[in-house]
Amino acid sequence: MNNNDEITQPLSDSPTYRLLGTTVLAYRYIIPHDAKVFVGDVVKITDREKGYIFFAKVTDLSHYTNHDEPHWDTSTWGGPQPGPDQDVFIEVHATPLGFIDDKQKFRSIRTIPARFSEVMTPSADDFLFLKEVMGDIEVGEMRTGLGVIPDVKVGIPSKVLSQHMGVFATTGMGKSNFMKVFCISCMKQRTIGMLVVDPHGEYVEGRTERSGAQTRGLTDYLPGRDGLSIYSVRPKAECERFGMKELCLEHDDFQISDLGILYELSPLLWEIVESLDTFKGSDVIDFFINEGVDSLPSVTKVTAGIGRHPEMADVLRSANPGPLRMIQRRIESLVQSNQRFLGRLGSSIKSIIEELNEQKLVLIDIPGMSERSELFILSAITRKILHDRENAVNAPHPDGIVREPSQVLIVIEEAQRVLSAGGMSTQVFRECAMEGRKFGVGLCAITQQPKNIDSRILAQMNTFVEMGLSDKDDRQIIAGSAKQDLTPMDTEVQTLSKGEAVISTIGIPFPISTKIHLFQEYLDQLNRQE
Ligand SMILES: Nc1ncnc2c1ncn2[C@@H]1O[C@H](COP(=O)(O)OP(=O)(O)OP(=O)(O)O)[C@@H](O)[C@H]1O
Repeated sequence: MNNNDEITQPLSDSPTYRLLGTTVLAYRYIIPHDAKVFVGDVVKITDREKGYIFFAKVTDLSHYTNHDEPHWDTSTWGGPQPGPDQDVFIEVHATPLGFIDDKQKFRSIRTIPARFSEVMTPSADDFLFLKEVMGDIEVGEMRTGLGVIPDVKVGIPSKVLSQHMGVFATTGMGKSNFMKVFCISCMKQRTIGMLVVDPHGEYVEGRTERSGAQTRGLTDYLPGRDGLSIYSVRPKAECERFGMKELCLEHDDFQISDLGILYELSPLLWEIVESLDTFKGSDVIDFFINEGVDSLPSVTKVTAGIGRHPEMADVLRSANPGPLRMIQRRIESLVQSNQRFLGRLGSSIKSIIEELNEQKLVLIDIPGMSERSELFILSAITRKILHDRENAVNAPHPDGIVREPSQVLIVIEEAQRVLSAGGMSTQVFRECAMEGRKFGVGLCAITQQPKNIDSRILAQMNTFVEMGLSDKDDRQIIAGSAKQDLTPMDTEVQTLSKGEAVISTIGIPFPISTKIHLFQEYLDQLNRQE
């Protein structure tokens, strides 16, 4: 028998155990075979010798015994059977969250508690330190085991959001609910500008659930209404009802390379698109819609009378008419299908950017419009935001002071559409992922399939919200890309239910298990509070 792993008798009403084998990043201790402990529980470890208090999260449980006989529990005649409360225990594995030093400062884990330090359940006061490390964009409450820790709200720090955020969840696990909670917290805090394009119209006024229940929308958060600006394609009367502005994009907001985001382009078509990428969108549209490919000298076999766009005609002189006609049809279709908001002159993008700089949530409401319209609008606005900020950073600063730009977060739903590996077609979003942080522009990529996101882009993301992914490969990709080690939490991640998440962000020193607020309840609470 090996008697090292004895259970220390409880010192108080809350059972106290003793820390046993540990490394800096992995703790273990033994509890009675019938003690109630759950994966996800947070425990407090008091190292009286150094005067430090450590916090750790239970990551796994296993059966444990002191019996040396290897088959003691399955042998019928081999020897005496142990009584259940004598030598059989539960071994608890835990991962550290951090520690409070002798000056009461919370620190990331760099040392190890003394062997046999006391392990116990923390009291409500012990969790005060957690409040100090949380960020400002509240999204839920901290989970422990089966419940939540009262009064410890989980918030994502807005200051790290220009370093991109990923929201990963299988369908039905609560992405939409999370995003709406995140949105109203952004409206409340006004510490970051946020752009959301909503092709389903559900952010404005909610939606009808499968059960028939009607959910509410962002316009129902009345005290935070100043932090919300909506641009919509809905009829005027409806726009007035919700205080929305009319969405307008002009031909110059279009760039011919947008076609690569909206359609599959063959190499021949790409060649043409690239050759025209420096021309203004209004010229490209005017040429293809009003003059047409047949006006080109190479097509009509004449050399004179090449219309209002001689330079473009010159570039296209040697292009094959077949692919050129294909490009023309694509542009005609783009102009035709987006005529509800796309016109020759008059663009909302300037005021959208101003409102983002005022740290508002800007919602582009395009119910009933296609996925192509959604991506076109998103790419046009993203490109303008990036270029404006790039110009501002590179412009001379008369007083010699370089000011940090305000932060903007651009939300991309089903992000695998534009952030998958390979291809030049989604250049503007890749540029944003790779360079955006220099200009205070972050992406919030939402996807059910993280394995289909380019690994170089995942590596740029510093905030991960993981909400229950059924696919093992997806979970492994996330664990391998997060800046904090999520592998000890794999058991917990596998057992996440609807509305639960593990949030890992460089703004908080450890990954946090979170029960995301239910939007309706959080909305009521904010409306009441304010
Ligand atoms: N934090 C939460 N607390 C309680 N219930 C939740 C929570 N989040 C989501 N749910 C419930 O789960 C259901 C699905 O949520 P939601 O629509 O947000 O999921 P989703 O991942 O966006 O699904 P889909 O991909 O189908 O749009 C909702 O009906 C909601 O009631």
